[in-house]
Amino acid sequence: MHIYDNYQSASALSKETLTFLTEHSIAPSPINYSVIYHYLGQRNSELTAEIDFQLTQKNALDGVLLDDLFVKFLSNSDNIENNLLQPFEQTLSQTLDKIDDQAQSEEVILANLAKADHALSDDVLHKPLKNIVHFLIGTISNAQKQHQKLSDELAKTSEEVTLLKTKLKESREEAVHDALTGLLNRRGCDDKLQALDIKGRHSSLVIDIDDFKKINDTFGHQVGDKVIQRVAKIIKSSVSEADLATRYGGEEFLIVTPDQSLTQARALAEQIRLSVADLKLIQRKSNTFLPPITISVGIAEMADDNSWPSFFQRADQALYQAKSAGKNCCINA
Ligand SMILES: Nc1nc2c(ncn2[C@@H]2O[C@H](COP(=O)(O)OP(=O)(O)OP(=O)(O)O)[C@@H](O)[C@H]2O)c(=O)[nH]1
Repeated sequence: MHIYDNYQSASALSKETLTFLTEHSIAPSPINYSVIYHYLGQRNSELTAEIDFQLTQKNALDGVLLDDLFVKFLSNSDNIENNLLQPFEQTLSQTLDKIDDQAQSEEVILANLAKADHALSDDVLHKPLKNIVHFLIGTISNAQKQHQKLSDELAKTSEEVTLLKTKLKESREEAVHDALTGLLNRRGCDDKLQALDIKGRHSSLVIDIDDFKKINDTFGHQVGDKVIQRVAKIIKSSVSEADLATRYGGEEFLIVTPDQSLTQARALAEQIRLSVADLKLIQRKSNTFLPPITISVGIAEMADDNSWPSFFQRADQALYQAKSAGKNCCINA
């Protein structure tokens, strides 16, 4: 969705939005601003209809209603940063710059008026002029205070926008990462796959922890979770930045190694397998060692006619063979 067409129209719409908010005594928070920005720009007919209805029925808008409308129509996180926060931040910074310019010219005027006041004697003839100068000094000083107040409020709003951007970034990260291990989740993996050229020479590894049910049954689910975390840690430290390391299911992981041959992927699989087999884990509660943890790995290299699912399916079939071959081993598709 296009929120603005060019700098001038966006700028005009921003000014209109701030004026509207002031006229309706609504705080210029990012959420209120963005709802009204959409309303005045007529970007969403349902949103426009709801606000028009409120205005004609009650002749009033409040923050709670605007919050609701924001959630209902605008809180699509993909749009928020690019289409709302950035233009809002730009407008804020331009407004702050203008207030700064204004403050500087007020300083100059005040200095000139002070000079004029000084130059005028206490002579009765100068009194009317002196009164005018004093009146102007008072008026401009008041305006200066008001501008300072507005500038402080806008600076606070600007901090709020920065906080909102951080939270958005965090929630985007959360949405594509697995909470237990910090690896990519399926959605994160799918997102990253879209950026890869499917025609490239990629390899994939499907990794599954062996006899994991037994670990859960013997030591409990929490210990099972710890084992998943330790295996994930080994995976994370073994892959490169370019690799897509994903927790694909409960105790199953998928690694996609872009631009890597089957031989290279096999070497990575063996390295991970040996590191996992070397793990020495103790259950603190009972002070007993867990039996050795092992993994099985299926590896495939992208074939010409493969789609992503068929590519992973081939690695998955190789994993199945590794399980049938006695586990704790790697098998190529
Ligand atoms: N602790 C823990 N267990 C999980 C999680 N997700 C799945 N599981 C358990 O993982 C176990 C997987 O068991 P199976 O699919 O039978 O596999 P397995 O015991 O590893 O057997 P093989 O694959 O043949 O080696 C099940 O008992 C699930 O309940 C999780 O997030 N945490």
